[in-house]
Amino acid sequence: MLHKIINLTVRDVRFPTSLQQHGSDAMHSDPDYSAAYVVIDTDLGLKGFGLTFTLGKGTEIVVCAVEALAGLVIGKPLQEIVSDFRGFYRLLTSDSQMRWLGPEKGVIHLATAAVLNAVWDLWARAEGKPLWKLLVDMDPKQIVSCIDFRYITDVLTEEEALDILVKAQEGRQQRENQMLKEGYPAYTTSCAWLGYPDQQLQQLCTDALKNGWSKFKVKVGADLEDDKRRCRLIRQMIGPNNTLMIDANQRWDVGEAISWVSSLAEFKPLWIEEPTSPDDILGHAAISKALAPLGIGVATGEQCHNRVMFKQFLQASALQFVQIDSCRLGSVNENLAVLLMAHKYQVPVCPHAGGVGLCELVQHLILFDYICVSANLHNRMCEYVNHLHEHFTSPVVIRDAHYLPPKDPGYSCEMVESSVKRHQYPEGEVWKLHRT
Ligand SMILES: C[C@H](O)[C@@H](O)[C@@H](O)[C@H](O)C(=O)O
Ligand SMILES: [Mg+2]
Repeated sequence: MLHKIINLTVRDVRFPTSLQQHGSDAMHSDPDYSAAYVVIDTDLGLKGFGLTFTLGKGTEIVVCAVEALAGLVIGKPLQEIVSDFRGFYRLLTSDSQMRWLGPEKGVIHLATAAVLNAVWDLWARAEGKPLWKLLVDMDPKQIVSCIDFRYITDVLTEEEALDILVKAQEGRQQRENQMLKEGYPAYTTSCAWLGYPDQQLQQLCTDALKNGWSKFKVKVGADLEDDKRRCRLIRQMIGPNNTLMIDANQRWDVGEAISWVSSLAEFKPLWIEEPTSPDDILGHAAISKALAPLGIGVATGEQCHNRVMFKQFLQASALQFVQIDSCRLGSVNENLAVLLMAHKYQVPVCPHAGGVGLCELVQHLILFDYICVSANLHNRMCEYVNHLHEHFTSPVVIRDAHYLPPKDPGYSCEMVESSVKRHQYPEGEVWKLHRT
């Protein structure tokens, strides 16, 4: 714990996923999964690795923002940071000049996530534990001391948070054992990206069923007839008892969302994800209300930029599934706040993952949620996408459609150095090839 941070580097790492339409949806037709990848060096040689997820061109802007934050981190002993993590979170998010860029949203908040993810990784490594286990072993008081309660005390006070955590101590060991044995349930988005032709959809779905997957997400929102055909195809293949979810990635206005999703109700989706602007809380509430009689919930969160937004979504009954994101919110600190608020409102958390590295990171948070907060698996599952795991030194392990708890110390953010070099933009080999 005597490690002092002496340097922070950030690199622009991009994968040309758009070439094969991996990751495509109704709003992002050519996503190149990318990361602003951070490495923290300490005086004793231990390193911390962190990232935030972005798409292609956006990465260079996030890299600049990380560089702007670096000065707040370099020179700090790890012990000083973690003994007042709330204070350190505030230092990063409340810098009196840089907060004008957010506050706590957009590019500057993505950068905060990348930096803090690296600090959490460093802490877990210093303790020799995977991050989920570091959190599980923490005293509830220490967990609460990592959270910035500013702006949420009207819904969740520090005392209430502590109370939730203390109550959930009962049965903690059994739940940890259960997770180690069975893993955390997952669903797959890999079968049905918007740009995939029907034949590919069919093949991927056949393979996924064979591999034990029972919950499937389909991209919708560009063309209603296409959506009907694709949903029918998937529903027919998976049968009436498996789970189907649909995701429109913010394509519609409120009224349009209600009528479009009503036309897809016959396929019995569990949820419609991001039906409209991610900022439109009351719009989501109207959609939730209209779709409730059809048995369809509203899910959102991958672009819900901070705990204040989540607070209001919960207050307004505007979502029925909370999709936390390890890189959109201000790292573990802010995610803890959202997990606790979701618990208070008894709304299930189903994390957003995929991208590059998001599965690796968020699995730690949802394991903590089950073991130490929610103690509940009903209607809960973590997203899984089967791309780019080979670029990580501790890739996710999936068995029978469940995430098995990571064993290596840290936050699973470290990338294979040769992959980083090859994919660095613009000088990496992969990008030289694509430009010629
Ligand atoms: C551009 C990305 O692939 C998104 O489509 C993706 O994150 C998606 O919304 C998801 O829920 O996985
Ligand atoms: Mg989505």
